[in-house]
Amino acid sequence: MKITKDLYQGSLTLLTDFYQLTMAYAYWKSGKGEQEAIFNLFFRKHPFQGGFTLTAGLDYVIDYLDNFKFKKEDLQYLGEMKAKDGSAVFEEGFLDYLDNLQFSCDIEAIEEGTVVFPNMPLIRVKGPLIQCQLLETPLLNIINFQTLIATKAARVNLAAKGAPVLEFGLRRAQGIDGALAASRASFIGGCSSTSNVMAGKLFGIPVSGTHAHSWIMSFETELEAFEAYADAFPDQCIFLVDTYDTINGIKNAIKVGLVLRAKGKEMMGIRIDSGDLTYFSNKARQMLDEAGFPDAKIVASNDLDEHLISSLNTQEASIDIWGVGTKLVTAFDQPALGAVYKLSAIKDETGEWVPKIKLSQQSLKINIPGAHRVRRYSSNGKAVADMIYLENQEINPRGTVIIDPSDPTRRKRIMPAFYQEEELLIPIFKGGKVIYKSPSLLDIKERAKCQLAAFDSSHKRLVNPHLYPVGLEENLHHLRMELVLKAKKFENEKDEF
Ligand SMILES: Nc1ncnc2c1ncn2[C@@H]1O[C@H](COP(=O)(O)OP(=O)(O)OP(=O)(O)O)[C@@H](O)[C@H]1O
Ligand SMILES: O=P(O)(O)OC[C@H]1O[C@H](OP(=O)(O)OP(=O)(O)O)[C@H](O)[C@@H]1O
Ligand SMILES: O=C(O)c1cccnc1
Repeated sequence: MKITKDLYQGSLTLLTDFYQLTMAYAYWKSGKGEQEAIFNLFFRKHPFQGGFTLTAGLDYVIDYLDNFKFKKEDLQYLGEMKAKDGSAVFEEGFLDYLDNLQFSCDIEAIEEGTVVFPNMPLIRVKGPLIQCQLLETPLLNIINFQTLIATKAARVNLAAKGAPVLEFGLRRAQGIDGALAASRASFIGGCSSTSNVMAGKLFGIPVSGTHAHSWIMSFETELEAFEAYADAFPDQCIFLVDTYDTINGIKNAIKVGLVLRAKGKEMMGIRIDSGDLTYFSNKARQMLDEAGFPDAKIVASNDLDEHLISSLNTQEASIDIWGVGTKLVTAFDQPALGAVYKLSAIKDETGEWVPKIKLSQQSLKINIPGAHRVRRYSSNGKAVADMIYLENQEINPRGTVIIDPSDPTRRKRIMPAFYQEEELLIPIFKGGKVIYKSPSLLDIKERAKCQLAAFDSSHKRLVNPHLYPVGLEENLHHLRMELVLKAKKFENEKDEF
């Protein structure tokens, strides 16, 4: 099969929307290609009607950018593209330009496994317009998906209240890369293991699993199937008990468990994959306890998500381990995070940075102009508020006001001097060279856990979460308002004309 070879070991530089290349060409032709710009990648609304988002995907971005180079085959393909009149879409000179293009941007980003909020830059790209522009699509592709799944996984794991969640998504994930990236992001979001063996090999995620109904069905009786499985894996038996009759299945598991015990082995537990999971798990717990297996674990699966897990916990189901597939890796109730990538400043001929704004009918969609950064204020390890501010702005330690970018009536006065502060944007590339050492996946997972713990449970609840304060520092707010009014005035004058 060529897919994996071509997709992952070849060049990914053409993994972009065609319009990025046509714009790059037009920038080049108009002589604007090297003009310096700042772009920010951010989202406007938490997924799943939630109160937080957990970042993931930066390591993929680093790998992508570190290998950013148009290969001869890429340029040949572009060179063969024809316009309607039969002429080449891209001039030779432009293809030569791409051939010689060396990635030279400065990249800052919020580390993977960080709790983030709408409007803050997750990635900030500074560099020549052409390069900034070409990065829009791949960066969004990577960050949107992994951040979405890491957030879903965090929600599922919060609902599981510390009980292990096994990720079972591969069979219904969105293709090969979707599955691999989802396993990685699910692990960051708190899952204990994956059933995806390749994700185990590539990322070092622990691999685990039970067995399927087909195993049982291939034998005359369920008991024979359990016995044969116990024979093959005496130390790792989790028996799937619901192929025919769940109560009888539990009895058969106990029978085989007793045989194993006589041989000095312990069955690990059972899995229930259908029916009323509260009823059957409670019944199973009672039967296992009475038979002398209080340590045998009960695994539940069957179209689970954070809401069902939460409901089953409220019903006091006796479930020790959750197997979650489809609804996690496909982000079933919200299949995309809507992060966008917008230009926020450009350098003019005099070398001055000019902040830029894009108007929208919806105030939520008006971007945040200028070269800005994000700072998190915390008190005793608990996050208090996040501030987006202009990078050259002095912040008064005795007091500043942050203003909600989507509702200027929501304001919060903060006294920076009373809090610990953390800059969330970290330098990743300087002049096109990586200057950041990626943490291990385990460290990223640990960071995610600590980050989530730093936020009050009111922001993490599934239903109507409380809004965490994130705002524009007042000077940035004023700059944004000023630019909006100026742009609107300009629009109106044009209309009158
Ligand atoms: N106690 C419960 N409370 C709420 N939802 C439950 C409970 N028990 C099971 N469910 C969920 O109800 C849904 C339907 O499960 P059920 O086993 O009845 O049908 P099914 O999935 O069609 O069964 P099968 O897997 O045998 O085809 C599943 O998503 C399951 O996780
Ligand atoms: O339900 P998910 O969260 O996606 O978890 C993975 C599911 O995959 C397996 O089912 P299978 O493919 O055999 O289908 P079925 O059990 O739904 O018939 C397993 O038994 C789980 O039910
Ligand atoms: O190991 C399991 O039990 C498993 C793996 C994938 C999908 N469903 C279940």
